[in-house]
Amino acid sequence: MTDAEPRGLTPSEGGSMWRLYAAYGRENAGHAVLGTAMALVARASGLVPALLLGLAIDAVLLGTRPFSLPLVPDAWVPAAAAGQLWLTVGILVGATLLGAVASYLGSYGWNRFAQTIQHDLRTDAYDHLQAQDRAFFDASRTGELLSVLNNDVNQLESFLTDGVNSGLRIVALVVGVGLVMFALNPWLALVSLTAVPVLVVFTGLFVRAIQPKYAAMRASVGDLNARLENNVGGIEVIKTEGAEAYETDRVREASRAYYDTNWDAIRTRIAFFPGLSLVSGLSFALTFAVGAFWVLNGPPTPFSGAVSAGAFVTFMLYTQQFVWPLAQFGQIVNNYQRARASTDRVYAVLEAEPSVAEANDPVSLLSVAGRVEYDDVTFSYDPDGDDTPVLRGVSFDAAPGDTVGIVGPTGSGKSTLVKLLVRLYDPDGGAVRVDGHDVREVSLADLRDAVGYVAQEPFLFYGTVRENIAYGTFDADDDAIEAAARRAAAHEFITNLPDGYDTMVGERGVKLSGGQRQRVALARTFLKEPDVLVLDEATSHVDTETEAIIQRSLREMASDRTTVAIAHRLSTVRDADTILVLEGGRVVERGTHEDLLAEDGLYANLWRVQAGDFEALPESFFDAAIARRAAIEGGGESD
Ligand SMILES: Nc1ncnc2c1ncn2[C@@H]1O[C@H](COP(=O)(O)OP(=O)(O)OP(=O)(O)O)[C@@H](O)[C@H]1O
Repeated sequence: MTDAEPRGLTPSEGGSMWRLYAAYGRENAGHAVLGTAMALVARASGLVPALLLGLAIDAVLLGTRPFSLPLVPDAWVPAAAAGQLWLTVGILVGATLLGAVASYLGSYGWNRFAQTIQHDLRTDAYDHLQAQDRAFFDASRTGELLSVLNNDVNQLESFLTDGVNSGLRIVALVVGVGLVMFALNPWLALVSLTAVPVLVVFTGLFVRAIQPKYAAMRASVGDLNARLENNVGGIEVIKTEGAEAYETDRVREASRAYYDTNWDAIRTRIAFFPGLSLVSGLSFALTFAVGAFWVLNGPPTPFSGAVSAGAFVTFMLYTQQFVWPLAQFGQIVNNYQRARASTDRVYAVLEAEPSVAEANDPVSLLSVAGRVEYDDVTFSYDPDGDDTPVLRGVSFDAAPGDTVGIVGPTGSGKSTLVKLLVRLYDPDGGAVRVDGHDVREVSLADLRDAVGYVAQEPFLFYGTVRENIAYGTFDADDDAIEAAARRAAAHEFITNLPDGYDTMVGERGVKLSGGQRQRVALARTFLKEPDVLVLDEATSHVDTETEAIIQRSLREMASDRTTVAIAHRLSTVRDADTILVLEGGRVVERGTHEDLLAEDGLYANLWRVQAGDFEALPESFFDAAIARRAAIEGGGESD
């Protein structure tokens, strides 16, 4: 990526796979046990044909040794060759049937194990993500977070389904087949096993090479997703700015970065598997050469003893069963490395500690009087940076039922101020209190229940208008929803929608105009009837006439509860008990509308601007406004 991106997720380092199994595997152990047991049964029944074949060749066809089966009393074995053949066929069919059923149950167990863990992990990661503070989301890219919740969790599927299962199968093979081979002929077994140390070293080298490549690949998937998500969200700007070619280039670049990291990993991977097959194949050929020589010419030095043709066939079949699956070990290692890169990213979300969190012993707000105090509040979005804080020593006190108007130039910190009241952020210095309790000590659920917050750009969920109004007050009945909509001057436009209150409003409410969205959000707040009302330019998108209707409802609502209202249109807060004028993060003037006009400072000048009385504005007002703009755009101080 060429452009400066906000910091992404820092993957958790090491050990996350073990933690994943410890945290999620234990609960799902039943399925894993079923999967393992059945996989072992399937594997064991897979060993039967080779053993029987060798025996049948030697005992029935060549007659060089007696027909004797392990675990079966000799008395049960028919004496006649025909009977022995039928027994062989019967056991072969029985073993195949058992193998099929066991294989089904083995897959069932392991797939259930993998799917359940993925589901639990996805849900937990989402739950954890949701608990993060606003600053976490400010610093993260939506597309990257989605990529963790979806792609990274899904990446775990193949290892969770097959990793441990195949690992156990290989251990069972190495031990089981190895033991049988050693029992048949320890020297020839040693020849077959020469491949094992070579495979181990080769795989170790692969792991070291592939791990950072998979981590880079997962990161580039996150980047690509972030870019795509951003572009789909901003499609209107792309079109109106004619930026399609520019964006196609940027997506190409992000896709190319993914291509490159993926290709880098693929090159290592595709070299690894043929390498493994080569080692296994050479070992098979070596065993064949030594074994065939042995059958034909007797034991080569330094070996001793005889090898029959039947024993040689059994041996070669086992060698094949032993050596080829050992090469599959590489696949497990490969899947493990992929899964690990993804798990590290999922754990980065699970490990993130929100700085805005529930207090250890939170205070319950049972009945809220509504006193709101800001006590010498200082706040910075980047407390470790050297930028001037966004809020500096802000203090005010609103008695229960008071209305506080907040006005000031753009960027002066008005929205930030009210976000501290609902704990989207916590102050760096000073305290925000509701009814005398520091909001950091109050139960988050109680605080958010008590405070109704209408944001500057309300967000509507994909769903019906009714669901959007009832969001947060989920059990509201239709009459209450309609009454709230009427108070927000929304009922008429809603009934004119194709399905009235049941009309689906699109993702992010795009089917509604800005003013309609604001009214739905206001209806949500009217329905909630909060103890403290916070309005961040809640009527900025509606026309003056509609605003008058809403303001009447808001005034009625504000009459018996504390209200903090931000307004650019000063007329909406002229009746407030106190108006705070913010400039550069400080309260520079405070008082009633009349007090502030009499003071003839910033507020009085802003009032003149809105009255269109430009002639009466002093030159110093324009100088200060220009300086403020320069400061905001230059990121410096405004005073
Ligand atoms: N999430 C954020 N991360 C970093 N800086 C931010 C963030 N939100 C706001 N700011 C900065 O904080 C300052 C105050 O922003 P804020 O939104 O509080 O101002 P405002 O007075 O409400 O402005 P407006 O009237 O334009 O809505 C601005 O300089 C803005 O760039």
